[in-house]
Amino acid sequence: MAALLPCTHFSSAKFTFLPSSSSAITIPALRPLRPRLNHRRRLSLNSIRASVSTVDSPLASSTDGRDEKKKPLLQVTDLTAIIAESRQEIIKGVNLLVNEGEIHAIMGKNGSGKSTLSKVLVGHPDYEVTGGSVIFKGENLLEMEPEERSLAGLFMSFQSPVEIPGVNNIDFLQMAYNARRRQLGEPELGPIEFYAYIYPKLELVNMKTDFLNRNVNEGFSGGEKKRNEILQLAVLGADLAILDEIDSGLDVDALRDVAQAVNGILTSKNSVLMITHYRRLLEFIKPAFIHIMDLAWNIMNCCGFGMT
Ligand SMILES: Nc1ncnc2c1ncn2[C@@H]1O[C@H](COP(=O)(O)OP(=O)(O)OP(=O)(O)O)[C@@H](O)[C@H]1O
Repeated sequence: MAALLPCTHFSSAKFTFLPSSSSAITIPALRPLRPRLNHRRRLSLNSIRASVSTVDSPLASSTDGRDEKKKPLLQVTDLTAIIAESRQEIIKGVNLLVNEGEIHAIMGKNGSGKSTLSKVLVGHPDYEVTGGSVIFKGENLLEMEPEERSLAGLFMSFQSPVEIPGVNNIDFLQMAYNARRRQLGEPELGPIEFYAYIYPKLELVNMKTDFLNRNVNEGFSGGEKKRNEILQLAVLGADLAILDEIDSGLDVDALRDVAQAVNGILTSKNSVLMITHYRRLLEFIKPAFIHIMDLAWNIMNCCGFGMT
């Protein structure tokens, strides 16, 4: 993992480690830090394990470099989960805290469990949570149905966005947006009002209006699908947006558009958890915290460091 994260563009960094259970993690040589990791033994095959401890940094504080005034948005504690069909343990002991207004990134090798963690958070039926807790905006997320999680303000952009044949993109967006408005006790928007609402969002992601009249993602190129995902995010809004490899398949202009759209919807209240393999994305959307999912000896570990 050494030099994996040369985040030189992050100035005045305060570091917080969410270290792995086992593997040695090295942070950029630029930073005069002496990690004091809380190493743990590996437990079982194909499990994700995480623990939290702080790095002995000149800048680190007792709050791991976090702003104490920020409210917790998502608090994952010792989360464990299995694959529903095979009963195989797939997530074991993940801890993660995302406060309001923070951008977090999760990086790590292929197959280390990044997407699985995010799917578990949105309530994907392929997985069953077996332990731990997830508190989202003060509520028990694990007790909510997937639709309730979405209506509560959790958004996920999938690595491979699904096509919905026969469902027109604008109808789909209007339906989803109005469902959110109903949840918030706000009046629904009719077609004309909705068009006026969505038009600037199209400009934000640099998408042509033609895409509104096509079926959701059907026949879209990889990059167009990603833009469409971010259009959904811009339309629906979210307290926490989980973006799974939104940079994959994007050329540099598309990446800039998508990143600009994500940055455009950020406020001091909402947060982003983005999964990526590439530093390029982090140059456009600058995270305060980077976590590493680490796969070693068939064990998946989660760790990370933070910067504010
Ligand atoms: N429903 C499932 N059935 C069987 N295996 C699964 C299932 N879901 C996840 N896995 C396995 O769990 C591991 C972690 O997968 P996951 O997609 O979370 O990795 P990732 O870190 O997101 O990888 P990548 O960077 O390649 O996208 C993989 O080996 C994957 O095959």
